[in-house]
Amino acid sequence: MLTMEKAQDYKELSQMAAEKIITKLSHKPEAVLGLATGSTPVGLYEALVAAYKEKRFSLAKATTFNLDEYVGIHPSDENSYAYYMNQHLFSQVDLPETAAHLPNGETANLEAACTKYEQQIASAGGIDLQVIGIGLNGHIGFNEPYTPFEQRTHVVELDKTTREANARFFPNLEAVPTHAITMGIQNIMESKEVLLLVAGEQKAAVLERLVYGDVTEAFPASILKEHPNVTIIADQGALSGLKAADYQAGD
Ligand SMILES: N[C@@H]1[C@@H](O)[C@H](O)[C@@H](COP(=O)(O)O)O[C@@H]1O
Repeated sequence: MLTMEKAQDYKELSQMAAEKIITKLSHKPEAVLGLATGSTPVGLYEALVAAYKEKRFSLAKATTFNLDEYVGIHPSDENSYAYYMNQHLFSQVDLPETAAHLPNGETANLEAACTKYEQQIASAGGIDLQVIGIGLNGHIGFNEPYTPFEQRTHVVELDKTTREANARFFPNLEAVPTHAITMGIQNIMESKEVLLLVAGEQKAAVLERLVYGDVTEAFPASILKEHPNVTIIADQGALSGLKAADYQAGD
């Protein structure tokens, strides 16, 4: 089931998302959080860091698992998702280093890295709250269209469109990795709660398809309709393709 919460703008969306995480941690300080990268959650991490400085929460007992990581990029490379997470969140809060997990895309044995990630998630007890964004082709994590819904952590070849969309972070398109490790759709579906953030007019058509379209592997995010606890926080731009009656007003 999809619950929609409306934000006026990106700033409010980010703050609303941060409040969800802070509330989760206040009920369960040892929560297992699933985290995402991309442009959309940058504001969420900023809001979390600000709230952390006000001592509103602690991650000392929490564990985190990121959705995905590029293959062949070292964690110290500024385009790796490990670097992104350190820069935007981990280096500024009290999450123990050993409690932060990302798939290891810099190893000769990528299959073993996927298996290890699965084991780590399982031994942490599964993910309580998974934050996700959505790609322009409906991908979640790096699960591109036609990824089987039952897929778990695996290596993917990135869509040309995804590489183009992410080229803005790299010197040129050729520098964008061709492969990534991503949690599978099954992992996302197994998380107890999902928080999907959708910002900006460029995502309006994707959100429209998610809300009104069928559940199909051609549009990976569509499976979220079968998850029992999904909250979508979307700003006005992203909501511009929906009928007002299809979402409730935020506070
Ligand atoms: N792997 C990430 C996804 O996890 C993210 O949701 C998507 C959208 O990113 P953005 O938020 O920058 O639009 O991009 C990348 O491909």
